[in-house]
Amino acid sequence: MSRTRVKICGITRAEDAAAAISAGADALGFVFFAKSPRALTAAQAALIIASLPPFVTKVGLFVNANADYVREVLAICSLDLLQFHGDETPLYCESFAKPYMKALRMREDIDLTAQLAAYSSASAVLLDSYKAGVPGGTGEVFDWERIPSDLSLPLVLAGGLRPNNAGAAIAACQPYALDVSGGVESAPGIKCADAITRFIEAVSAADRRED
Ligand SMILES: O=C(O)c1ccccc1NCC(=O)[C@H](O)[C@H](O)COP(=O)(O)O
Repeated sequence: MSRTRVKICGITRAEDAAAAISAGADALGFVFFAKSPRALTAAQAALIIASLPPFVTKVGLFVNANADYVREVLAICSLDLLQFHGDETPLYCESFAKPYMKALRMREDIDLTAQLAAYSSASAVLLDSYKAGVPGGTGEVFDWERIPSDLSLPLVLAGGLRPNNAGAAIAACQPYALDVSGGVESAPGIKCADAITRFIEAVSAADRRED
């Protein structure tokens, strides 16, 4: 089995980015959504990104953003992947000529087959918990048994992941990657280096068990 990748989302400080990378994170997420406690400006993100070593995937997260704003961020920040966490259409997601990942919130009535067909141009699908009025970063787990085993896109699993449930998530879903935010924080937007290390150790231990 291949290694489960880890994305640490909601990076707001260079020291948190450095801690995530030295613990072995594959990707860092930057939230360009003003209402989030993890939001940062393009200039702030650009400064953090400039401090990063190579071979780390930089992900820009947007929620129903104006397309001009996304282009403005792209002009300032060297992002590798866009993450659309709202109700963006496939046409909108494709319009930036950048690899993207579509986040889908697991509402009771979601038709995953239809959604995956609609976003077939995405590099991956991120499945997150649904909580009315909260677009993401809920800190809540959804029922992983609802995820079909034959998804047509690589699965990035999110929602309430923590060091003590990362292994169970891998055993249940065999995702391509885990995406964590609140579960490795000491306060919203402030990452905890020790929790990041424990999270990534739990992922590595689960991968060894799956081999
Ligand atoms: O993190 C946020 O504040 C946020 C706000 C609006 C949309 C998405 C947001 N985060 C998305 C993520 O990628 C999180 O990693 C994902 O939702 C899981 O969050 P958590 O349950 O806190 O691990």
